[in-house]
Amino acid sequence: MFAGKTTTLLRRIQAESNNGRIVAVIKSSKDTRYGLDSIVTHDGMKLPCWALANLSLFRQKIGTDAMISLMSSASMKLNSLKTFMTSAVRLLIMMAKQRRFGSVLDIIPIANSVMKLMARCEVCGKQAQFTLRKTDERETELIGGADVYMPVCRQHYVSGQVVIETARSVLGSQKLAYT
Ligand SMILES: Nc1ncnc2c1ncn2[C@@H]1O[C@H](COP(=O)(O)OP(=O)(O)O)[C@@H](O)[C@H]1O
Ligand SMILES: Cc1cn([C@H]2C[C@H](O)[C@@H](COP(=O)(O)O)O2)c(=O)[nH]c1=O
Repeated sequence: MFAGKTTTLLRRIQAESNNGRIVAVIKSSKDTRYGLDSIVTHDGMKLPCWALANLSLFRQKIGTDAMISLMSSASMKLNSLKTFMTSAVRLLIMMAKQRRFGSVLDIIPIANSVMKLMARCEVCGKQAQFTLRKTDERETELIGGADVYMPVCRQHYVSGQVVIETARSVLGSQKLAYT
């Protein structure tokens, strides 16, 4: 998170539009962090988009004919939405628990190119490979921004986890003492 994925994607969309291409911008409707119908970076750059509950609704929304022309206008010999989507897609590859995020990595082998972006560690300013979840929620999917997550380097991911685990056990034992 905070690595510049949305910023990079917005620049790419702008460049494609400037070259006369039709660009359909979509995001998950679960992501309501900075607005419903726009894709927004953490520092406020934004573009209007369709917010869809799942990818299959894209075909429905745009219509199969329009989609075929969209594909051919991009000079792509494509026969599936999945392949089409690899042309520009921003993905969070890893969750806060340092494991792959769902099945997103499956798209990498069929992508034309892959760019791995990294944020700055909020503790020391070095490259941040990881995201630390600051809150106590444990579910894999938890929509949020700087209120919930912070980018950190390897060293501060490890020390941050220790601090979080210690705080959890101290708070847990205090809770027990008061019940
Ligand atoms: N720790 C950080 N490291 C890098 N960028 C940060 C950090 N905290 C806030 N930002 C801001 O976030 C912007 C990147 O946001 P965005 O493109 O939305 O990232 P992503 O889509 O990867 O989450 C940067 O340009 C910067 O202004
Ligand atoms: C690490 C992590 C993140 N998420 C969520 C939090 C955000 O809503 C998105 C990432 O968006 P961004 O544009 O890259 O900032 O994913 C999550 O659900 N679980 C996690 O472990």
